[in-house]
Amino acid sequence: MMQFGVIARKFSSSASVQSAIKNVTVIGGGLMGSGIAQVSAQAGQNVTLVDVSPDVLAKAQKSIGANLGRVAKKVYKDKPQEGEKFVAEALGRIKTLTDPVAAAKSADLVVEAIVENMDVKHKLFKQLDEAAPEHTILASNTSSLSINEIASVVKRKDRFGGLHFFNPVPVMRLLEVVKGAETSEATYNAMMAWGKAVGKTCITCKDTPGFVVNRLLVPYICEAIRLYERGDASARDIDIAMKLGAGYPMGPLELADYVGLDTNKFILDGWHKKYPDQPLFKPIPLLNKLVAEGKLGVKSGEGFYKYEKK
Ligand SMILES: C[C@H](O)CC(=O)SCCNC(=O)CCNC(=O)[C@H](O)C(C)(C)COP(=O)(O)OP(=O)(O)OC[C@H]1O[C@@H](n2cnc3c(N)ncnc32)[C@H](O)[C@@H]1OP(=O)(O)O
Ligand SMILES: NC(=O)c1ccc[n+]([C@@H]2O[C@H](COP(=O)([O-])OP(=O)(O)OC[C@H]3O[C@@H](n4cnc5c(N)ncnc54)[C@H](O)[C@@H]3O)[C@@H](O)[C@H]2O)c1
Repeated sequence: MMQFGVIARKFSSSASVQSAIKNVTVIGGGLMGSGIAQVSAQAGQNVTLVDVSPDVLAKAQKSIGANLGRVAKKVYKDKPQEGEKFVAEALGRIKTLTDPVAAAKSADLVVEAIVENMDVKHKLFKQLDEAAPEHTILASNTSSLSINEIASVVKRKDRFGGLHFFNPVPVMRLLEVVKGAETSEATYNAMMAWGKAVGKTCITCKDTPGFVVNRLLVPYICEAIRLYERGDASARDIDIAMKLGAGYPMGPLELADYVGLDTNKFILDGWHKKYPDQPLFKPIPLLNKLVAEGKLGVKSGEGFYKYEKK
């Protein structure tokens, strides 16, 4: 286990930091949920991964296995058998279920990573609040919705907060830990300790739209889409410009495809509804068109670019 510590900064897999939370339920087995399940299992947590779709769960298990394999190849470069053991043990700590109520019953922490829609999140959290044990902390990985508004439907407002991970979860080192108006100090401390235990560098943020990263990143991505929509530059040139001219690892349109154009649209629509006078949050016809056509980016095989379907 100690070997992990050495590369924890890179692979988010430090098992050396202690957390009282040992059993984590992750709801939503998509892009984010599968990554959160992976880093939790890598850190020695017992993980229950939940999705409404058994197909999504099967796909998540496959991609987690492949990504753990990437980690093992590097950590156990000269010890392939130990690498195989590491992958098998981490995978063995993840069980899958389609019923969130059953999954909440044994959880110390539930991290929700389902669709970015307030009504759907409310319905889920009401069920979780009723089913989970008294001590269980409920948290949302929302990109842009208000933690206080999500928490409005639960009784345990003191044991509710935001845990905002970044995509790809196993690689991105940041975790934004969001305090709602009624999040207790004990809950906040437990979330910070858990974030560190799963190998992340945690920052604290108030329940403000987009927290830190998305408040800066989403308007930037949207401005790039508008630039492209106006025909000011090609998609390729916009992306090259920001990679070579500003040092970003991905250009903004590549990043929009990577995050998911539906997620980008959910974020923008939500903020526009709340702040209709803010020009940065105005709807973008091109984004709406792509989403209506099912062009959601990497996950659907096409967005601003075309991708091989996984
Ligand atoms: C909207 C939301 O609310 C918030 C968000 O999430 S906003 C989005 C935040 N994310 C970003 O900004 C991502 C920006 N992009 C990047 O940082 C990089 O392009 C990237 C890390 C995604 C890929 O990097 P790149 O060098 O092109 O690809 P690749 O070589 O495949 O991967 C880099 C390393 O990560 C590893 N890796 C990539 N994905 C992995 C995964 N899922 N699991 C484990 N390891 C992984 C690779 O093995 C590789 O390791 P190495 O350098 O030791 O060989
Ligand atoms: N995509 C990103 O880069 C990113 C980054 C940080 C945070 N987020 C946030 O994380 C959440 C998930 O985003 P994603 O990109 O992983 O989405 P995704 O579409 O890849 O996955 C969402 C999954 O949730 C499942 N689901 C929907 N309703 C459910 C329910 N009631 N119970 C169980 N499963 C349900 C879906 O079947 C789907 O597999 C959103 O709130 C999003 O804003 C996304």
